[in-house]
Amino acid sequence: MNRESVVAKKKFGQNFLKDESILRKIVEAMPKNDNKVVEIGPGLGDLTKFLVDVKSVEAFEVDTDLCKLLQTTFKEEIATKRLHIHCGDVLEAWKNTLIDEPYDLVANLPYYIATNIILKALADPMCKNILVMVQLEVAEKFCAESGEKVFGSLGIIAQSVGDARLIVKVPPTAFDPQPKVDSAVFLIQKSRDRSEKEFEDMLRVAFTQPRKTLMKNLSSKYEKVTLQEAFEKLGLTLTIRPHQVSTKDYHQLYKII
Ligand SMILES: C[S@@+](CC[C@H](N)C(=O)[O-])C[C@H]1O[C@@H](n2cnc3c(N)ncnc32)[C@H](O)[C@@H]1O
Repeated sequence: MNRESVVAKKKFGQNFLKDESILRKIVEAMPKNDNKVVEIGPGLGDLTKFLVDVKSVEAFEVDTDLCKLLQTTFKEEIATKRLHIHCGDVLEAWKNTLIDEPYDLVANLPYYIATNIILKALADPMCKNILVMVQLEVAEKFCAESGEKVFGSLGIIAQSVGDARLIVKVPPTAFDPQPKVDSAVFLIQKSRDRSEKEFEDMLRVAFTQPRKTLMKNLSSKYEKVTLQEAFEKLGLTLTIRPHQVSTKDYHQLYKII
């Protein structure tokens, strides 16, 4: 098989990034450090080519046809241990950590499991930074600030571990085949561990009905009197909506209730 004869497989979320200027922007946005790079879904290897130029790379690809193609394309890099290809489902390979040394995740992710992968990377103590392409709507949720309509659990979880920022928006024309949605590259620089499970459980309750008041959502699980005291202490009004509360106040609220 050669790359010209590859037919993209929808079930694996294969949209190959063709626009070289975007590939370069991804590489330019990589944090400068000595960490390894993990690439999930190298596909035809177009991003991988840029990555192996600057770092050694551990790549995880589920599609066995593409694994064979990559093994031929990157024969030299594999022989010199610049690149290691793990053939199989990355979610099955992922235990507590994905690899046993500090790494940055740099990838054009398969969109059907992108949020799941990012949440796993946020929880992985070996993962230090996350620079990924996902669908625009997902990127905006991770990078949202308190007060914005799309601010929710994902934005709070991201802000709790570090800084999240949008790098570049990418139109469907940058890919082959073209996805139906706009995409974006964003970066999360981690400086803290992911929050406790119970904190994230509280967020789920807080955003059950995002347009209702925070008080109404939280009172489905927590004591109303405790909530009223906590709101008063933090200066939160009883009519405040879940997206209007800051990440810092969510952490304070969690401590109190
Ligand atoms: C959006 S494509 C990106 C391909 C390439 N990196 C690029 O930028 O052109 C997503 C890639 O992830 C791979 N993939 C999908 N599900 C996967 C999984 N569970 N584990 C590992 N790789 C997966 C697909 O086969 C595909 O190569």
